[in-house]
Amino acid sequence: MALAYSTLTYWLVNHPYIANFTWTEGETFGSTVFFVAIVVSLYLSATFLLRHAVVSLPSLGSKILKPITSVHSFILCLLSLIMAVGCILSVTSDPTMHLFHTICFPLDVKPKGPLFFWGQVFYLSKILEFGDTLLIILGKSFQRLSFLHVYHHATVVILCFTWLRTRQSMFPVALVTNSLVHVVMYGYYFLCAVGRRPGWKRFVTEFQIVQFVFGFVLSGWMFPEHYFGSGCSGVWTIYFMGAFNGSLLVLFFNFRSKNYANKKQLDNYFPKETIKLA
Ligand SMILES: CC(C)(COP(=O)(O)OP(=O)(O)OC[C@H]1O[C@@H](n2cnc3c(N)ncnc32)[C@H](O)[C@@H]1OP(=O)(O)O)[C@@H](O)C(=O)NCCC(=O)NCCSC(=O)CC(=O)O
Repeated sequence: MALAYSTLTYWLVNHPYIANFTWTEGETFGSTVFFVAIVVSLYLSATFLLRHAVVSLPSLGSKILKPITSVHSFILCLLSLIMAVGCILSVTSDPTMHLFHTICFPLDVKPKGPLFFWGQVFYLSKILEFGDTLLIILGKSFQRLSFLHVYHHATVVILCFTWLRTRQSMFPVALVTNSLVHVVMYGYYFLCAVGRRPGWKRFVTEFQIVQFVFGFVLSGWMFPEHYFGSGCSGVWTIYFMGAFNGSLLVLFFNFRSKNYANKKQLDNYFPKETIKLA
């Protein structure tokens, strides 16, 4: 146990590259406003163009698409777990860091060290998640190419960039929460892609809703910090954080009521076999 802990701590926190990582605007990969603007514009325009282009093309067979989808989902599930563990260990293994630092960096915080390394990996992982949209389009699963989906994928990249650029105090907590949710979500997607439909789809949605409630409440809790003599770094971006979490909360409540409102869809939560047994 102790060996596993020290090995993990070395590879996820104390490795010289991670320990000495510095997020420098204009030098670190993807660290400019220009880069984010281009990436998000390309994502939105490619989504729009491909959505219309594939209609007239023959469908990619599920024999090709399913293995790619499962590998993509598996990688994101594993990466989410690594990011959550990396971020937690960055806090718990640092004797100079107490829990309050995970929601309140001091104003003079330097964007250095393991927490900012995992923040950068998390930010870039949001670009990798654009692959979800591509897979949906290639599979011609257009009803899943919802406003919620595209809005989420485009906005979250900008949000993560602002976390790093403004050294936003709440990002470690938000990173761990979202990574844990994504372990479950990509685990669910992976199982779907390998042909098993788990009975806990509704649980995934509700876990996501809890995450957005938490993010919204946390942003609100930081408002006084912004107004009255702030001692925490980057809290002015809580407006963005609050709006992001609030809007996704509304969209996910809508998704939940549309998808699980009737008896048939409740079977997603309690599979038929379970109901029969009971
Ligand atoms: C249970 C959910 C996670 C997903 O709901 P869906 O209705 O989209 O799910 P579903 O049951 O149709 O998914 C099964 C289908 O997804 C395919 N699939 C598998 N892996 C995938 C991947 N990485 N990207 C896109 N699709 C994928 C499977 O092959 C299967 O296709 P087939 O059916 O052909 O066999 C839900 O809670 C949700 O998030 N809904 C919003 C829609 C969305 O886009 N969510 C992800 C981004 S939002 C997000 O990420 C928020 C957050 O941060 O938590």
